[in-house]
Amino acid sequence: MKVVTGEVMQEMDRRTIREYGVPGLVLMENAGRGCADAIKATFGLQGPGKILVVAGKGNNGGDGYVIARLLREEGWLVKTIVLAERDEITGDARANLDRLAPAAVVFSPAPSGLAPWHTDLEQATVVVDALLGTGLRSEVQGVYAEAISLMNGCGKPVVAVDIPSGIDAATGTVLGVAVKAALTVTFALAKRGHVLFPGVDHCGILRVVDIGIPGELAEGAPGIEYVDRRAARLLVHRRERNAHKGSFGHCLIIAGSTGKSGAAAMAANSAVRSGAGLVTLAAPAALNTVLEIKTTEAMTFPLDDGGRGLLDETVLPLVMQAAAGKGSVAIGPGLSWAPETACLVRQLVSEIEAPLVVDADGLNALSEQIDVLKGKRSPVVVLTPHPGEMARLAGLSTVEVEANRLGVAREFAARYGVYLLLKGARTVVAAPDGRIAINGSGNPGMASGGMGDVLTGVLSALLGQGYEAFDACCLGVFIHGHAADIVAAEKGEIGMSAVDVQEHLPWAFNNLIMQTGE
Ligand SMILES: NC(=O)C1=CN([C@@H]2O[C@H](COP(=O)(O)OP(=O)(O)OC[C@H]3O[C@@H](n4cnc5c(N)ncnc54)[C@H](O)[C@@H]3O)[C@@H](O)[C@H]2O)[C@@H](O)CC1
Ligand SMILES: [K+]
Repeated sequence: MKVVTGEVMQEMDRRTIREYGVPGLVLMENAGRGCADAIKATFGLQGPGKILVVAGKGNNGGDGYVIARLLREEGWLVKTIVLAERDEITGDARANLDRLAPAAVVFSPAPSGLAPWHTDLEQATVVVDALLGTGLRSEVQGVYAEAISLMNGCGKPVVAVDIPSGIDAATGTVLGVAVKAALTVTFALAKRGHVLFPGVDHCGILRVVDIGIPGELAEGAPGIEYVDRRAARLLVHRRERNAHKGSFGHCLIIAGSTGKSGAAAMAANSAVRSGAGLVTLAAPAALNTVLEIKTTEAMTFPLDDGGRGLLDETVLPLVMQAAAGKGSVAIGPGLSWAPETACLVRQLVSEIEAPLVVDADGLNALSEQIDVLKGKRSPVVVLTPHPGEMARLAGLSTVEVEANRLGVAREFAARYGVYLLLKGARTVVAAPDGRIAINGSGNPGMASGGMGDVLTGVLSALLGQGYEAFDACCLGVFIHGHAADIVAAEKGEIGMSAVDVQEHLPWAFNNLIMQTGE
């Protein structure tokens, strides 16, 4: 599903009016009708109820007046509170305001705002938030802020028109205070603020309704991909009936050090569970016995470590030989921060030609000499930092990374020519050519050790199977989160382990393949 900014949506509205001759009033009518239909379908199953529309002075309020008129025609008891003077309402919004019965509209500008109408709030079946939409430009204060707090505290379901008032449509951030909606009805395309945290938590159920924006305009609009089930499903390769293990790639995973054999095993086992034809796990020889036990399908490749349980540059020729001709190579899970291991990682990243995934300690090695990335030979290098690792890679603070996740990921991917997965709630995927996606799967049960090692295994398996790099990244993060969602549905989020997620990867793929509709 494509998601856009508020500005892009407003430009689409303008072009629909200017270039396609669709009057703004028609768009507003369609928007209001879409909301009214969604309200009836969700809250009107017992027949018409009582509705309170809280409107601001712009076109978001205009949609609210259309909702008020249409639901009144259907027998609902409707009251509209406008937090402005009548003269402040202009254009299409004014035309729709003037169509409402005067007795059903109250103007309550500053300083009183919504406060005198708290009894109406408490008696409503549904409250409609038509205060602020894509026109929100600054922190919400004064009567608008008070009105939002009153709506949130009234105990009645709130339906947000377009976007919950107070949520920035471009970033999902709360500008001061924001409506907590039970249902959000938006128009033509979802906005970034609907899918990014914390905005996503304010939307409740999200419905996208058609308001008559021409398809070619929506398709051509600049936006980013939100990877939901439907989008992920389209990415899964179906298997040929005459396939053999050579059809699905051979992954080499370079991982592990004393105390971190689990990371290496999970990366290798997750590659197996994600459809890799063959997996070889190259790890310090001191760990070989334990890794032979922790992995079954994967082959181990013990590298001489002088009994120290960590790798250094002396193994470079052997690893390069092993990497030759592989479908993909992954470097990092559990490798340790040791300086000699970091040197090995940097040489491998420079010299390996196969599609490469670098994670965990591999990323820490890179952040010490980031320009290594500029000399890389592989055309596909995927980095999978969490915000702390991203901060070290980009020379920023974690707060700066979190405040601008999309921008930081996009800029880094373009500058170093890499595919970047910035992990966290709503992982961001950025390609070197500027493509960007946001992952829609996953849950807080994933906030535990080892989840990143599983993701590394998934990504190396997909790259090894020949998926195009951006597709591999988008599908990989979705499947990883989707497997965790399956675990959460079975046993909850608390106590979910990375191995639980690893073991549910086949179900995650299968769910997508078997899914119908949506
Ligand atoms: N033709 C169109 O442009 C269409 C617009 N539609 C609706 O119109 C909305 C956008 O309308 P507008 O651009 O009029 O803007 P809004 O109605 O979102 O905002 C109202 C006004 O609030 C002011 N404002 C901005 N930040 C504020 C703050 N922090 N506190 C108080 N006031 C603030 C702005 O000056 C803005 O004009 C969309 O979200 C959608 O609901 C739909 O009717 C579809 C068609
Ligand atoms: K709104």
